[in-house]
Amino acid sequence: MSVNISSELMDYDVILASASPRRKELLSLMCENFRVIPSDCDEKIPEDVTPELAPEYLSGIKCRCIASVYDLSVVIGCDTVVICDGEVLGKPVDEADAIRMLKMLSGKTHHVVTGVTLGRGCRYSSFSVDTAVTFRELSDQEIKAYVKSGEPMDKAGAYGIQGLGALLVEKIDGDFYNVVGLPVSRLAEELHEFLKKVQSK
Ligand SMILES: Cc1cn([C@H]2C[C@H](O)[C@@H](COP(=O)(O)OP(=O)(O)OP(=O)(O)O)O2)c(=O)[nH]c1=O
Repeated sequence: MSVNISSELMDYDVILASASPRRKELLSLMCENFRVIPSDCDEKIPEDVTPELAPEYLSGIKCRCIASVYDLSVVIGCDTVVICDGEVLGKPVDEADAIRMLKMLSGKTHHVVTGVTLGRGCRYSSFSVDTAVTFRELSDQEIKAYVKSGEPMDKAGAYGIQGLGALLVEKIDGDFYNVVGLPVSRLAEELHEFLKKVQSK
């Protein structure tokens, strides 16, 4: 049962291959002791990878980059993107890019997809979770004020639903924590299954 995942993980050296403070906080809900070792791999998405599969692909790159060095550890790699009108929105490169993204998201439903790859030795398992988020109509003035707050700059799609960005959201369909960067409930289930496979090796 995945609610016992915290005790199951105690037998392993767990590494979160992510620089995201949000993921660190969320992983601590289910894992008491883990190390954070962000990967610095090239995050380019090949042309033949569809927007929906991009986060799973990128999470695999981040996981493999660390798991190939720490081959006895259980490594968790993650990637979150926003998909709107078929376009993948990562983190904005500057304020103008953040304004462009928020104008695009205004008054529409977009998808936030987080891909996760679990790895240990040469064993890997990937999955992704999709949450639909609908923004209300935003005025140019409030977009500018939000960007000036600085909150959008390190976040996919240029907003943080867990912060001031909550005020932009009309409704959400799916896991809230998936939008923040880690689908905790599904992750606990997947970790439980992954550890079973690792043990049976
Ligand atoms: C949409 C959204 C994204 N985000 C964050 C989650 C991720 O940290 C970030 C997406 O960027 P990622 O590239 O997935 O992650 P990262 O660069 O922060 O960390 P790393 O690559 O080392 O794992 O956007 C929020 O915090 N709130 C939100 O509402």
